[in-house]
Amino acid sequence: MQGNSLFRKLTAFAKFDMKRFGGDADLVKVNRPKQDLNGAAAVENSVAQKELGQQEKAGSESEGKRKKKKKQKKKTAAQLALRREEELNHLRNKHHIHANGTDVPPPLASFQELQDTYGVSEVILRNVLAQGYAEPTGIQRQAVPLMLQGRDTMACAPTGSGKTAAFIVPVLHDLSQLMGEENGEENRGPRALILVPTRELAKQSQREFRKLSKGLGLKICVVEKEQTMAKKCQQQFDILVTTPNRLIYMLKNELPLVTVSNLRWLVVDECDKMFEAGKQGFRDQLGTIYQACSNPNLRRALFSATFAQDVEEWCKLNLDNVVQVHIGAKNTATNTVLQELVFTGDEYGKLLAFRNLIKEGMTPPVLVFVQSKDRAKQLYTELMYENIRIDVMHADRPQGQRDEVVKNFRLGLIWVLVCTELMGRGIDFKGVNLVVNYDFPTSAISYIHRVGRTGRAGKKGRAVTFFTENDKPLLRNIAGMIRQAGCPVPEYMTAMKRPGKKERRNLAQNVPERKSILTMDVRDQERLKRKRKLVHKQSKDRKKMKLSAKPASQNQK
Ligand SMILES: Nc1ncnc2c1ncn2[C@@H]1O[C@H](COP(=O)(O)OP(=O)(O)OP(=O)(O)O)[C@@H](O)[C@H]1O
Repeated sequence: MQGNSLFRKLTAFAKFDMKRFGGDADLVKVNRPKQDLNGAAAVENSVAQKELGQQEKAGSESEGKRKKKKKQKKKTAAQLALRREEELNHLRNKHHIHANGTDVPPPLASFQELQDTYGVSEVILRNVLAQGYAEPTGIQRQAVPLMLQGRDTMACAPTGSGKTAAFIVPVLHDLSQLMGEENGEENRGPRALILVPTRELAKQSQREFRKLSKGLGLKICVVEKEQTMAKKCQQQFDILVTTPNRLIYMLKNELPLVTVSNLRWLVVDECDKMFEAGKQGFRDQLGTIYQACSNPNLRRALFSATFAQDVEEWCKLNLDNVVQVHIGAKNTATNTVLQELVFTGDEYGKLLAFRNLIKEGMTPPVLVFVQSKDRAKQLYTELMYENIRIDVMHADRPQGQRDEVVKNFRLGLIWVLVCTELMGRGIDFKGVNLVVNYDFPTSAISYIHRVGRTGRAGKKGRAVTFFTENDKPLLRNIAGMIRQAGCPVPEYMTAMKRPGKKERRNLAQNVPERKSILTMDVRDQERLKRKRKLVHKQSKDRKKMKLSAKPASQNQK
């Protein structure tokens, strides 16, 4: 019975054709299923079939579920990726970030990501937050991750939008990671070189580096005076901030004062200025420096608020898989500044208009731009006796005096600073309320940078630009820019004839001739000059006398 039932079970699903093989069945004594007995066999048969059917069904069901789950998983991963992409696009759109290049990393959503995603040290993050920077600016969101990944970067973002910190943070991260490895290496030279167009900007960048590198132990050097260069360069430092001229001097010294062959980073700030050829630019110097930076692993980053076409092309050709980032529309004045144009008729009209501004009660600090050193001196002389704290800044002033003026303007001791293009780029005076373009800028690029000394870091500012009949050739350009920034300009200005490329280049390179600002007659001016010289000499003599009157021991101190 047992054998039978076992057989039945084993053969339960084998279809045995009794009609066809009945004889064989009788031979091996296989019981023909009887209807009564057969009932059980049939039931068993059908139960077994059912069981198997269920098992099969269960099997195919679980397979289906697995497939469904897999599909769902796939779908959720795709959905998540899509959602992430949407979020990133939203972030890019919100901050007007445009990036061209391959494998562009996602923009930073917050400063915390520096640590969470890129392993930037707590010290750097703390220093950034200690500056009161709650959120990264647009350029910081995109340029920082790029540079943290060691990518060559070309970054264009409006004036006052935090480009300095955007290159400082990744450079500090990279160099701080190296520090442990390089202890004791002699004369390896700096690891990062920051090139800027002016001494003032070099000192400002050094200050920013110092603030953000507190606690890291990195040494940042600015080379100013030729006399102290050799001494300074004997010391080991990590970051060198300098103008191209100073660096060339150091490189061409009989015994080169600095080695740039081990650099890991070359950052060119205000890079369109650096690429300018001729007297005002540094194109040749930049070429020499570029050749001297021979480390094959050198990373390059170029920053500015304005980019010329040829610089962009150079970057594409010469940088390694470069990513170009720009924030908002290219080459536009910042929209945080209320901009206006004032027709003054002639030169004397400008003086009247400026005195009017004083009378209306302008809120200091105020920057006043003129086109040359001579005109800066003239305007300063003319306004010296007004009841305002005024000073002047131009390249003819000795370095010590220039530093003093910058310091006093920052401290609020000077209310109105008359200056040349020297202060037009990069300088970050906090809270400048008003920029006056006393002399019309010689190019739209110059306008963007001058006006950008106010309305920084999202604050509001005001810019007034005087113009005379002589300034009409460039008026249309500047008026267009003002309109683009959302400020009203009369219709006729934007409808004026546009100067040709050649004329524009000519205007940018040669400042127009203007009548002297001084209202005194020539004899009075000479008398004033002589008087000033005399006063200056007397004060020098007094200082000398004081020094020689001191006991020798005190002098030695
Ligand atoms: N994330 C931030 N949040 C708030 N303020 C910031 C942030 N980053 C930088 N700043 C501040 O913004 C101001 C302008 O920064 P910075 O000088 O770097 O501007 P910039 O883009 O280099 O301008 P320019 O083109 O004129 O050189 C500085 O005072 C700086 O301290």
